[in-house]
Amino acid sequence: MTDTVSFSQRLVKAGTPIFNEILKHPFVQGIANGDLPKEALTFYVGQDFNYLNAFIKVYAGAIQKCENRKQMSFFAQQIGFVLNSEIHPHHNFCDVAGVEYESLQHEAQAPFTYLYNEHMYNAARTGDLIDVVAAMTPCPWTYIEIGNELVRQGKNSESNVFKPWIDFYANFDDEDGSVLPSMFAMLDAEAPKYQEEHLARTEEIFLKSCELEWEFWDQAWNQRGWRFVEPKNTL
Ligand SMILES: Cc1ncc(CN)c(N)n1
Repeated sequence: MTDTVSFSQRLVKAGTPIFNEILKHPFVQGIANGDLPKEALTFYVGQDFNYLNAFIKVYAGAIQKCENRKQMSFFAQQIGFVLNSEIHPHHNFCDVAGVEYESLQHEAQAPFTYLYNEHMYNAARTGDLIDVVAAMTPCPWTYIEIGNELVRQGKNSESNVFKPWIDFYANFDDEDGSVLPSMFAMLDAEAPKYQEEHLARTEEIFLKSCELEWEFWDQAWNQRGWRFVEPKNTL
C-alpha cells in the first residue's frame, strides 16, 4: 500500500495533541475571553520581542541553507513581515495593558525564551534546511490555528479587547504570502531526500518546538524567571 501522508501532514498529526493543550492553556483562554492580567501581558510581550528577534536571525540562518533564489526570497520576505507586521499583535497587548511598547523591548530572556531560541539556533547551526524549517514551523502553525479556532468560536467579537490579536493571526496567511503553506511545501520537498532515521529526528525537532510553544504561554502566565541567575538583556 502506498503511503499518502505527506511529511508535513505527519508533523501536524504528531503535534496536534500538544496544540490541543495550547488551546486549553489559561493564557490562550484569556485571549479568547478578553481577560488577562496586565503582568502576564507585559511579560509575554517582553519575551516575545526577544523571541521574534531570534526568529529573524534563524530565518537568516535558513537562507544560508537555501539551494535557490525562490527559497531565499521566501525567507527574506518573512524577515520583513516579522519586522514590520508582527508588531501589531504586540501593540494590541500593550494597549490593553496600558504600557508603552518601547518599554518592553529591553527584557532579558526568561528560561523558556532562552531554551526555545537556542533550540532554533541549534537547528540552524547543525541541521539541514528541513531541520531549521521544522524548528520554525510550530510558530506560525500554532498561532494561525489559535486565530482560526477562536474565530470559529466567535471569540473575535467587537467586545473582545483582543479582537485585533485574534484577527491578525486568523488572517495571517492572507497578509503575508502564505507562510504556512510555503513552509509545509518546503518540508515536503525536502523530506524525500532523507532516510526515516533523519526524518524521525526532524519530527522530534518539530515536536520540541510545539512543546516550547506551550511553555512560552505558561511562562508568561506565571511570569516565570530564573531562580538564581540575574540575566542581562540580549537582542
Ligand atoms: C513564541 C511565539 N510563537 C509564535 C509566534 C507567532 N509568530 C510568536 N509571535 N511567538
